[in-house]
Amino acid sequence: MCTAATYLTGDFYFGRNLDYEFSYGDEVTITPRNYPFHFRSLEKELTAHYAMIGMAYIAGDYPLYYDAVNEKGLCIAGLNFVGNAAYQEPVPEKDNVAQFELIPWLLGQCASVKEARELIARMNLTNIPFSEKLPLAQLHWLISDRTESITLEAMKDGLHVYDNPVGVLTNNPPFPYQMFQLNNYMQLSPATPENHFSKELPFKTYSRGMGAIGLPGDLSSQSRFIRAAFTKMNACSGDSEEESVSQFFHILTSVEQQRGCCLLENGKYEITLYSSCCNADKGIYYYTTYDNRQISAVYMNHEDLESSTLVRYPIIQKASIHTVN
Ligand SMILES: C[C@H](CCC(=O)NCCS(=O)(=O)O)[C@H]1CC[C@H]2[C@@H]3CC[C@@H]4C[C@H](O)CC[C@]4(C)[C@H]3C[C@H](O)[C@]12C
Repeated sequence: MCTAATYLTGDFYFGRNLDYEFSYGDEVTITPRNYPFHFRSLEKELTAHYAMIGMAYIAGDYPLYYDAVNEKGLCIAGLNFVGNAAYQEPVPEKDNVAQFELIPWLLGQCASVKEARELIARMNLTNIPFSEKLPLAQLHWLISDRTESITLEAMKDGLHVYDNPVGVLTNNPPFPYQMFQLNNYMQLSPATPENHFSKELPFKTYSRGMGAIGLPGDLSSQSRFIRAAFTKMNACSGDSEEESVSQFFHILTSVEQQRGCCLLENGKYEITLYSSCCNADKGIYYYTTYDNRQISAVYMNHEDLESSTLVRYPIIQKASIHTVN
């Protein structure tokens, strides 16, 4: 399971929890403007494009991004959509983009969600795997900038683009069902509840936090969607970088997976391998990992963005404890 979310203070923040039972060997990866992107079924090459930073597995010299932001502040995260994602054979009349090429294709060329919508309208998302060892991943995507978010889902009946007014995405079921379920929670509130049950009963608000009783606490995708939506829609903080990043990680923590609570059929546990928070305006990629809860930061703008070679920073997994005495 995974959860992605957006958050706006003075700057725009975008990030995700990556929940899984093993890591591919993730690296914070900066693709500078002149790294050449060749596409499997397209004549067009992107030899000059927007620079981007995000989490990727690098296969050979190719950045397979899970989530990333470009220098214009456009952000994308891919999340599992197993059993529902369906990709097509290439067709002559469209831009054929392989599933693993989606993030470079959009972030390389688009400065906003509006521009991404235009490319998506001409796009066919194809079923060409990266390699035999790295077969197709069944994903859907949250695509955001500081003004709007959309959800992109490729299903048997074609590509769907949904407005995403919450700025949150998890996994199954398809996005319209996730959104519909929110209707059942409109009574939740951060404020102390009032008695609408019966005037004849002497109810007591005996604890703080009772306004959100009924918020689902489990780790299912639907429940994480509702919990992350409630937390994000009510979240507030100061505008400073420290306050914004701190608050963003607290939003993600509301849906994190602790080892032991989600047992898989292979006997392993799904955990939150990493949580990320990107300052999309400044191109800063912050992350924590399951065992390293100190925030690490990689600045895209500290690198030579005119270069043509990937810049890679393997994730720092080891905890570092600030010893005080
Ligand atoms: C496992 C992750 C999703 C975690 C998640 O959502 N867990 C919910 C489980 S559940 O749905 O709730 O049961 C996803 C998210 C992004 C993916 C990579 C995208 C690039 C590349 C695409 C290639 O084609 C295959 C290899 C590749 C490196 C992918 C590996 C893997 O697939 C990644 C990491």
